[in-house]
Amino acid sequence: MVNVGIYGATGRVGKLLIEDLGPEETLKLSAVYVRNSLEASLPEGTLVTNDVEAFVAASDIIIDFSLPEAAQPLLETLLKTPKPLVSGTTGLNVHQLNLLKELSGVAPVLYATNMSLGVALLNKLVNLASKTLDGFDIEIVEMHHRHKKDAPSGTALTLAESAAAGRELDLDKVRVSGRNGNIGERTGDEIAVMALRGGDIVGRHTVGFYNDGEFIELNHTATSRNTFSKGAIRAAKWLHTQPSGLYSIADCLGL
Ligand SMILES: NC(=O)C1=CN([C@@H]2O[C@H](COP(=O)(O)OP(=O)(O)OC[C@H]3O[C@@H](n4cnc5c(N)ncnc54)[C@H](OP(=O)(O)O)[C@@H]3O)[C@@H](O)[C@H]2O)C=CC1
Ligand SMILES: O=C(O)C1=N[C@H](C(=O)O)C[C@H](O)C1
Repeated sequence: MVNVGIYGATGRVGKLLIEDLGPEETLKLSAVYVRNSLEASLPEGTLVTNDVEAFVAASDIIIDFSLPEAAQPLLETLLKTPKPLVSGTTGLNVHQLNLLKELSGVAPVLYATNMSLGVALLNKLVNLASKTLDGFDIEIVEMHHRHKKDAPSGTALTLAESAAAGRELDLDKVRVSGRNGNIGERTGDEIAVMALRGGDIVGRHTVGFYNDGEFIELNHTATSRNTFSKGAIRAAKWLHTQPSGLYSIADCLGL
């Protein structure tokens, strides 16, 4: 049995991870990091703690769906006590991403801004479309529930990276994430990433390629948040047998 620790256990995804781990035959929930309180039924013997070191010590592998300010102390602790990590937390800053990379030097780390199979394939399709549809304008729109804190979504930024890579562009130089006022005509290379927020939308991403006379739009819609929790569990089952390194969800799925 592989002991799994859930970080962000009180969150929307964290609670589903607890439920979805239940029927797993090779993984067992061993620890949850909880700042205040958690209303959930847990397997007997599960450690419930707000001590990150004790949480890490009780886990063979950790799944993190929290927030950037929470992920940082977890990463700092893991650098002292390396353990495999599946992280789905988005909005990480450069420093936090560097901590993740540093950890991957001493433990297997899978970082994915979206744990779904559909988005893993969408990234491949976007890269191909970006290469093939030379001269088409690329615009990305993401829609999420009203509670989401980071924008644009991690998935939209990863899709933009896939599109930029298809044209050998540096995303930091070509990304536009808002338009307002007399901004002039659209430039050829820009890749727009726009965020909409409302209601209970689980997650919807559209990557459009627009030209004179035709356009194509590639869309993925997550209709259930369990897509992410189940995807992260699939990733954990795969990751715990891998050597140290930084992996993507595409590596796990063999795409
Ligand atoms: N990669 C993927 O497939 C997906 C990624 N995500 C990402 O996962 C993350 C979580 O999403 P979601 O579950 O909706 O978010 P929630 O806001 O529902 O949950 C956030 C969790 O983080 C905890 N947390 C917040 N601040 C701290 C802190 N300072 N220290 C310790 N714990 C803290 C919260 O605990 P508390 O209750 O104590 O506040 C809670 O458990 C987000 O970054 C989201 O973008 C979401 C869906 C899919
Ligand atoms: O916060 C969410 O809900 C989601 N966040 C991820 C992101 O930022 O891309 C993935 C998913 O779309 C849901």
